[in-house]
Amino acid sequence: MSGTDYAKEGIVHIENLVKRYGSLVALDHLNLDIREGEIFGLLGPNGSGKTTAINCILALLKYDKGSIRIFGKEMEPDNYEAKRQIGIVQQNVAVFDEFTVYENIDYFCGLYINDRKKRKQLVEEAIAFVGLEDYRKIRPKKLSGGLLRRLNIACGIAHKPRLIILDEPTVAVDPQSRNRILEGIQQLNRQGSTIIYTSHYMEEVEQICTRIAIMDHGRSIASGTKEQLTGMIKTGEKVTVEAVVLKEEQLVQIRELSHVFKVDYENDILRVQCTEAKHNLVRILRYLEDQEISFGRVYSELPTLNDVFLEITGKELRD
Ligand SMILES: Nc1ncnc2c1ncn2[C@@H]1O[C@H](COP(=O)(O)OP(=O)(O)OP(=O)(O)O)[C@@H](O)[C@H]1O
Repeated sequence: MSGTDYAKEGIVHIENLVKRYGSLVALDHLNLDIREGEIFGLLGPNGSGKTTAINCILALLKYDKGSIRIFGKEMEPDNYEAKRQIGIVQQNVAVFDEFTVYENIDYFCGLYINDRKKRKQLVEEAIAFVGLEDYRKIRPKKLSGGLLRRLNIACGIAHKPRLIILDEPTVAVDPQSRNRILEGIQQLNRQGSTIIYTSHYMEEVEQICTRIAIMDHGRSIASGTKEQLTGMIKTGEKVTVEAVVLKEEQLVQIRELSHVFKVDYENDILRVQCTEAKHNLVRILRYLEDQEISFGRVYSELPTLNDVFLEITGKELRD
């Protein structure tokens, strides 16, 4: 095989990528390695550099330093061989107003597939895939926001590319279209496409991505599976006890219980963060019962990617 052996290094390999817009450093020595067959999530707040990274991967933007290899070869603006194997669904819907749903998908598919018979089949498959069967002859202006996003996706994936990049495809989308889009992405992946999925919605990334890089200020601050990422932080479990009235000395005693490392108490709600250990909930409830303290609803949550972001950066992932 020519070029680098991407079986070892991943089909998208980014090393020390730096991109500046004037004095603003949008990508700050970004490193990523995306393997064939993954649904790879780029999770980060607005402005963390996700779109810039995507545009660099596609050679739509020049960068200042570093390297990007796709399918084992350096990515250049004229690397058409690589570009033919990539499908992109941009953040902003980019379709032709004067074309119908069918004509739009056919146009974008036609950029890659010349054979008319094959293209017809692919367009039909894409229409069925995003559930736009009833809208074939409709122009984009008449579609709701969610349906328009589905059309945007169909245009990007109809040619069944090996690598599909979706940049925040569910922003401002109703729940029904959102679920349809997320299921569709998993189906594309099962059919053999590698997926890069950018989002600032933690829940979506947790739901569909097999591996995740968390981005902040143009860097990947942590990467791995959800389990690996949540395993990196101190928080193992968060226990919440509602409608509980506590005295200061009781809070001190709860703080001293084993495996407890953070206690918040506000508006009669007790929140206890524990390190990874068994029986945290039982330990806390036993304490309350021993002290004859009454309480309302009790629940425990496992750490989320927001907890990972919070613990590493000191701020919430959500805006
Ligand atoms: N063309 C540009 N000129 C100047 N600054 C830019 C340009 N494009 C992006 N930026 C800045 O670069 C940083 C990274 O932006 P980018 O759009 O890549 O982030 P993002 O994570 O994709 O966020 P969003 O979800 O809001 O698109 C931000 O501070 C943004 O304001």
